Amino acid sequence: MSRIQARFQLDYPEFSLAVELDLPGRGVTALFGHSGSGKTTLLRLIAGLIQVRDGHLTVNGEVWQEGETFRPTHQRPLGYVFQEASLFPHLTARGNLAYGMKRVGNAMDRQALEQAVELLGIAHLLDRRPHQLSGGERQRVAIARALALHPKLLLMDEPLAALDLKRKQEILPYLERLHDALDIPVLYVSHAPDEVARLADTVVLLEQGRVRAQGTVTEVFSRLDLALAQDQGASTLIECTVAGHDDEDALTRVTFAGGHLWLGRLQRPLGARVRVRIHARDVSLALVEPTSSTILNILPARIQELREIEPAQVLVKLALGEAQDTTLLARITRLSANRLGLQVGLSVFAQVKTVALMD
Ligand SMILES: Nc1ncnc2c1ncn2[C@@H]1O[C@H](COP(=O)(O)OP(=O)(O)OP(=O)(O)O)[C@@H](O)[C@H]1O
Repeated sequence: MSRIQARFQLDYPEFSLAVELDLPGRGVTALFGHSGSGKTTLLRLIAGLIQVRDGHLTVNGEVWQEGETFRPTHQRPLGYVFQEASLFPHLTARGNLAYGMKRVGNAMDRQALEQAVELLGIAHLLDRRPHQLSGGERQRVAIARALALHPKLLLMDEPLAALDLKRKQEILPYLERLHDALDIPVLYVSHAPDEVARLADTVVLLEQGRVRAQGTVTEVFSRLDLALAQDQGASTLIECTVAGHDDEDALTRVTFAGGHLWLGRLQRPLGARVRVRIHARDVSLALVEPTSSTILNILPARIQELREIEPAQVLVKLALGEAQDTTLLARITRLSANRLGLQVGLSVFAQVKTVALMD
């Protein structure tokens, strides 16, 4: 079965972790949570760098830990990328890649290496030493080195955390390419909602060593009971398909289950899948359809849930379209919610001020 199933329990003097996970065997799963929530500890348990009794781990049908069985780290086909690229300073990028490979010359590995070099766009950097590379380029070499081992699981522990914003922006497109090109699962540790929104398919939200929520990125981001939705930057992610371009007005129309949205002109072909992000604070509500508004995106919606949050604001979870299986969050003032008499089940019109492309 193509899943990752894990169960671990661990007790440190001042921290305990108890998790049970059942994750897709493909795509990117973000292990997300505050500092100290146990993300790295969980990754190290999965890598076999920490051993606990009675743990359980299967990766796409292979048992890595169960009862007396415990595969040590070097017998687990995994790639591990750390915050700081730990490259050997005296070796070129090529040397570092070769050093990482245990069975150089094996046709499979050579193919994996070539694919990794191509995916990370580092062919022109192979003869440079680490000090001749930027932080982002070093990290790309480190990711390629992990992939060249032809792993069955890729673990990434905050691979962007040590980079400044500019370098982060530079490396994100490569991580997105990985997301599309790899058919192995990736576990990606992060405490940055933006990164998770952009890269993850599945999210495991950790709090104090426990799984607080687990689900698709769209589900977890739109749960009103979680801090993510209550944050100032709260947003909804919607998977869309490019449906048309209007070159005269420099706009692109994308469709989703139950509706469509207009965005600034995208350089994407018709039929391309795109993920868009709508900030809850950019959505306002009206009881009747606004006919004279400058806002392009006005969506009929039904109120599913309301939650009051500080300071005197209300989070509104909306269901869009006939089937109501697309969710949208709005963050409005309590005063407006009261004035409009908002309640669960009410039909409204959501005006969306800005729609941003996530990839
Ligand atoms: N070997 C250890 N012995 C005792 N406590 C530990 C050990 N390793 C980690 N801890 C504690 O476990 C908790 C979780 O640490 P962990 O590194 O997994 O968190 P994290 O979510 O990855 O945090 P960050 O985002 O800051 O990296 C922390 O409180 C940490 O102090």
